Amino acid sequence: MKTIQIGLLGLGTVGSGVLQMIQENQAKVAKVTGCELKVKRVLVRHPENYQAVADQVALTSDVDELLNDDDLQIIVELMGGIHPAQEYIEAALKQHKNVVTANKDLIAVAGPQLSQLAQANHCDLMYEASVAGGIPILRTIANSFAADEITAVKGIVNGTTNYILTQMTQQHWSYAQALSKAQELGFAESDPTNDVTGKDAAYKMVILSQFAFGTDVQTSDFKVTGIDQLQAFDVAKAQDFGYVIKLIGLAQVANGGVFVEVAPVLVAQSHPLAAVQNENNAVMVTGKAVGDTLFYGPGAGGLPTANSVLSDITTVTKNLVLQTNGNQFNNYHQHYVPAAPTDVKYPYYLSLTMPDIPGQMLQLTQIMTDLGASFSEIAQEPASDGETAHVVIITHTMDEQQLHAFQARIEQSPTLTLQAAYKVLN
Ligand SMILES: NC(=O)C1=CN([C@@H]2O[C@H](COP(=O)(O)OP(=O)(O)OC[C@H]3O[C@@H](n4cnc5c(N)ncnc54)[C@H](OP(=O)(O)O)[C@@H]3O)[C@@H](O)[C@H]2O)C=CC1
Ligand SMILES: N[C@@H](CC=O)C(=O)O
Repeated sequence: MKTIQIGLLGLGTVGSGVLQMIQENQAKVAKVTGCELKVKRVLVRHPENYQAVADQVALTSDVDELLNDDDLQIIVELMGGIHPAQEYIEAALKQHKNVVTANKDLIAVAGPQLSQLAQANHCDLMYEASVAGGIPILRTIANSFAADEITAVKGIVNGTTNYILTQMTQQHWSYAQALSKAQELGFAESDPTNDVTGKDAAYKMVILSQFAFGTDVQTSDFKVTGIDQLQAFDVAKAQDFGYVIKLIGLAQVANGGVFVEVAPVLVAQSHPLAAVQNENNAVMVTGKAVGDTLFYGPGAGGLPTANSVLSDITTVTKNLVLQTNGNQFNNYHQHYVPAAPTDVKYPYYLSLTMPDIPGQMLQLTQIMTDLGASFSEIAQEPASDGETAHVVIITHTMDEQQLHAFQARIEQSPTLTLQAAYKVLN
């Protein structure tokens, strides 16, 4: 039986899961691909920390030992970050090595260029694990939605923040305690800033938008808000209104343009996304023909993510057998046209503070009326200082332009302060 030799760049949470899966699932892989997989060399920064596997693989901190090894037909990049991962992947592709990666940062920033480089060198570049960890969402969109016109992709695409929000809501853990546990469990990035600020989810929405709509949208093209500024007050108020706050990635077609955003959203408790707990992710793909479909599973963690990496490795292996490497993972490309703000419409949750003096509610109602907006629910309570009042509103549907106008009017008000404005998903 032919042996496909693999080089791993990185042996952390995901890398060690990949090594374990390759070792434990040889028999099935051999039946499916007709080949045996062998991890020959592994790159890490500190080989001394990995002595437990030193008898199974050749450990090195010198990438050239992998790039110059002609036996290696697949390089699996699981280090994370943009540099030096990008340079290593480029060098591997130029050496005609197929590449598998879970690196959403890099794919979101340089995916199209890297895909072209791979194709020019008749190599595969696959990255199923870069979005939603263990959920096989990219290959599903590329293959199973090849003909249907996708109108929206929305969901929970960051496991760390969903874990934090779940623990804060259900166990009443502090934000810091929940984040620390997510790090300990290997869900968070080595620097969790991108998780909590929404950037990790934004990278994933860039990749999802490329697959769903063919558009090469960049993170700088859309608004990204994380959970790092989320107030416990709003989490509790959302619950009172029958909602749960989730960090939602949203990409939708609106009147021919594409709208993308990552932000906390109030999700109705009856909505399927509200039930997604802990590090699990869920992606709802809406197609014109098929309607709503929902893909659910672990969005982070060693073995779930390793399963997606193995799905790529076995696909590359089958292509090696058939000598068909070099086709792009996603070959749907079209020009990105942003949606007009008037074409994107949602109800909003608005949280405001105001002095506890007469006339404030009248002022707020007047602003809403001037903008042609109205509210369906409202709650008011004195703030803890006894001098200000806190008002929360669920509006009827407003468009993005009305929301921006509302924010501008509140900024001009000497007494009203907008604390939070979140979309509502019913
Ligand atoms: N963790 C998860 O649940 C998921 C992660 N991903 C993605 O998978 C990738 C890997 O994540 P994860 O396994 O969590 O990361 P870890 O931080 O757990 O592991 C990183 C590994 O890469 C090595 N490494 C990092 N930088 C270098 C470098 N410059 N040169 C050589 N080796 C290096 C580290 O070696 P050393 O220890 O010696 O520094 C370590 O072995 C990332 O792109 C991440 O975004 C995707 C989906 C889910
Ligand atoms: N840090 C990421 C890991 C998977 O992509 C997350 O929490 O989702």
